Amino acid sequence: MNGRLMQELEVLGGEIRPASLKKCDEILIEQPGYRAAIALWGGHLESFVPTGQEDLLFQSENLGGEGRFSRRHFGVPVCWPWFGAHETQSDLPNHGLARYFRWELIEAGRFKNGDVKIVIRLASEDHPLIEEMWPQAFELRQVFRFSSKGFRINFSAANLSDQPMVISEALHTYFHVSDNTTTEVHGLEGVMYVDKFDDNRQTEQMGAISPCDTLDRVYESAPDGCQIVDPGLQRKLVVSTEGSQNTVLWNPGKKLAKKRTDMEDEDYRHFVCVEAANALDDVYKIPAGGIHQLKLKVRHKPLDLED
Ligand SMILES: O=P(O)(O)OC[C@H]1O[C@@H](O)[C@H](O)[C@@H](O)[C@@H]1O
Repeated sequence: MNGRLMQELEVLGGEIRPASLKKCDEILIEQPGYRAAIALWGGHLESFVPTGQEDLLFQSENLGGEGRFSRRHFGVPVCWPWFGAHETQSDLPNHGLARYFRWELIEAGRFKNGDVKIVIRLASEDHPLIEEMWPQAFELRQVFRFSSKGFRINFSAANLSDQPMVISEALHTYFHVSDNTTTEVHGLEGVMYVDKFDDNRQTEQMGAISPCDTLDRVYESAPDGCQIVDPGLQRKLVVSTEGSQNTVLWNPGKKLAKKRTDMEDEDYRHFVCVEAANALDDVYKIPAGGIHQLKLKVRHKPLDLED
């Protein structure tokens, strides 16, 4: 990292430190009211801890193994340029390539109102393997915005090739919850979903989602937000999105979690993934030279405070 960036980070009270995940650095930001960490491996926002509270994001103790496409379940993985399995090439990893490469810090500073701004980037030219996995040239950016109220991610994908690019994607947030059986997700009532754990059956959501257990659902034409209510931590996470058609809910449940070697047996009890996504029939085209944006905003509130 160059001296200017080091200085910008220092001025922010931030630091860069070596991390164990794929021996790749992470950026730490310590501010009055919160602490945040970004893993440059995969460009995951790893952790956001408001002072005096538990992390908003889940991190598995299991680092996921050493393989090139092994993955750790934590923070906010970026699934891009495909969501789920690759349509034609079964040897390519689930959920695209962006979470398997080292992103680069390109800016550290503040927004006008004092919120912290961190910008990271991944481009197709950064690694020969990326160009093998996805032949069209691109540049991805994530602009993180932090304040004591919560965090925002503005993800953008620029198509640098001369052909339209067909994309599916997600910001696959692992929200940390005290207990998945008592957690409730509100705001998706009345929305139709495809249930991947029930032969892709189309079902209408009746009431809030609870328990958040053994779920693999794609809510189609989902509203631009939902709330995660956690009675154990006495807090509510207010999630707002822009640029996504779907909300995906995922929790593997006890049986599947036990089968996985990249997850501890009890991990599923402490997270629910609520993902801002464009998947299934909502893949989209970025025109040649065009840019697409996907935005996520998360605010934490005490449970007894009404909006
Ligand atoms: O294990 P991965 O690749 O991180 O994916 C986890 C889950 O991610 C969810 O988004 C998918 O809907 C699930 O089908 C998938 O199992």
